Amino acid sequence: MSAQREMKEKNPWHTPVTIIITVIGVIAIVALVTVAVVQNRPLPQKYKYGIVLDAGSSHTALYIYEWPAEKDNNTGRVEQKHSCKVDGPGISSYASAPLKAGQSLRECMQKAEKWVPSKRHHETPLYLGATAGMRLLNMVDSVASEDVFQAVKEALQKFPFSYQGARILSGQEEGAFGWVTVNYLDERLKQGLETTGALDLGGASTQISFVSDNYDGSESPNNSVNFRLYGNDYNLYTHSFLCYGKDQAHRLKLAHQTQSGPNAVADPCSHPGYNATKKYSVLYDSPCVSDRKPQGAPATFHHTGTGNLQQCQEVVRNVFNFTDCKYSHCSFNGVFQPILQGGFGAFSAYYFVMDFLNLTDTTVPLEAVKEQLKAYCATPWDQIVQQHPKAKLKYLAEYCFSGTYILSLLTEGYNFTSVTYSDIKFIEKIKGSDAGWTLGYMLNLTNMIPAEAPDFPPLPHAGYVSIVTIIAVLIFILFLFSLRPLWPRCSKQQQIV
Ligand SMILES: O=P(O)(O)OP(=O)(O)OP(=O)(O)OC[C@H]1O[C@@H](n2cnc3c(O)ncnc32)[C@H](O)[C@@H]1O
Repeated sequence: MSAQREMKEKNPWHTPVTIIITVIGVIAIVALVTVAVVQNRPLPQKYKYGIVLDAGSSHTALYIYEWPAEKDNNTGRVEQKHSCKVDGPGISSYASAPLKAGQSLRECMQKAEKWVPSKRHHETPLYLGATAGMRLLNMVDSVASEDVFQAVKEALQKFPFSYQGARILSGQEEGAFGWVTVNYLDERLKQGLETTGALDLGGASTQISFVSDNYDGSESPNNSVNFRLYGNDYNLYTHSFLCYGKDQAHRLKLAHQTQSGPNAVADPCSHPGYNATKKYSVLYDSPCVSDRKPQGAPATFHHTGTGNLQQCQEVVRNVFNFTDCKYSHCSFNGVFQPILQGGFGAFSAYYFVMDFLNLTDTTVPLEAVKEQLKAYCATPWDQIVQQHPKAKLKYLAEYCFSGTYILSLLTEGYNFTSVTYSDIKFIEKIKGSDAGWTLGYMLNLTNMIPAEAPDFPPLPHAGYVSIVTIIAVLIFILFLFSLRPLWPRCSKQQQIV
């Protein structure tokens, strides 16, 4: 008993000083970890919003984008949260009743008011960009185009958002921002990866945009757009073909078929059994074809179908001019195009049409794709209508033409071969956001893509807390080791003592 007491007395480990030091050490570690946890606890996420209206030739669509509030200076990901398709035609169709153009936007804008939290309304930028439909209207009647914009501006300014203006995008902007969208969503820009080209088929215009090692902008500088994004320089080739969107190309083709002013057209791009009476005045009511209206044509013509792919391809080929090229390489209509390079994302009508036709798989050989389209075009019209009771008749009547036009535009127009055809991906959305120019446009106007690469992001919260805990524990262990001389020695010798 007395030997035990003696050992206790000789053992400094059990002295009050050691106990106090140990307790203080433990408290210090707990305090350090608590501060790290509390100080870096993720706050409830706050978001910011941006709204872009795509006023296209065929319709207007509203997109709402969202991104984390504290990260709008470059590291946060901007995502599409909502979209709304405006009822009715594109705003250019309201040239004779401009007020209706403004009114048509009201329903989607009211939805936007609900979707964006009200405390964010005033700081949410609202943009409207108009594309080829308004470009064409502006060409034929700039006063009517101004009136439509005035009505649209007045309608949009009634909403509580931060209205940033409505304007016509140039074809070059439309192409370039489509390319930015695709590469931003794929995170190719941030990671400095090889970029993907963008193919956009609208109703009235079509765009091709890509980066090529063979293009530095010196040949045909009008097709060049330079960007510095996340520390990388991009020399983008882009071209927009006005009148080569799906609807206007259909007019170009019909104008070619009716150049002699017949009262009946047997169309190989329409299904056998298809039959409609069409007005010359409506067909030629577009600056893309108005100067070709045949003199002395009757008021109407009968449009019937024969459903022959090969003949359809020949008719479609007539909408392109392949003869003049003053550059090293051309696509069509004497437009310069560098050699194709890399992968391509094809969206808008490229996707709508190829998806309907079940032809989005580009690993299927081009010849097999054509065989499938051939069979589709040859299917009688009544069978087509029966098989697709929910499809819009206007679209249904044109899928054979549209599919043929897409293949012709890609292979004969842009020079994709049966080998490079598989470089194309038909896409609708990337990670939940629609492919199109709107996101790229907003990112650009809000300066959300920095020219230089952002600094390394700080550690995530969990990583930070783990590291602080590990370091604190290590320090404490070291501290205990530093007290080694004071450790109890329970050796035999001691026991003898
Ligand atoms: O860029 P612009 O030329 O101004 O045209 P847009 O903005 O109106 O063009 P969209 O991409 O919205 O649509 C492209 C075309 O696809 C058509 N379209 C939309 N949905 C479709 C579907 O489900 N099937 C077939 N065509 C469709 C639409 O009518 C247009 O002619």
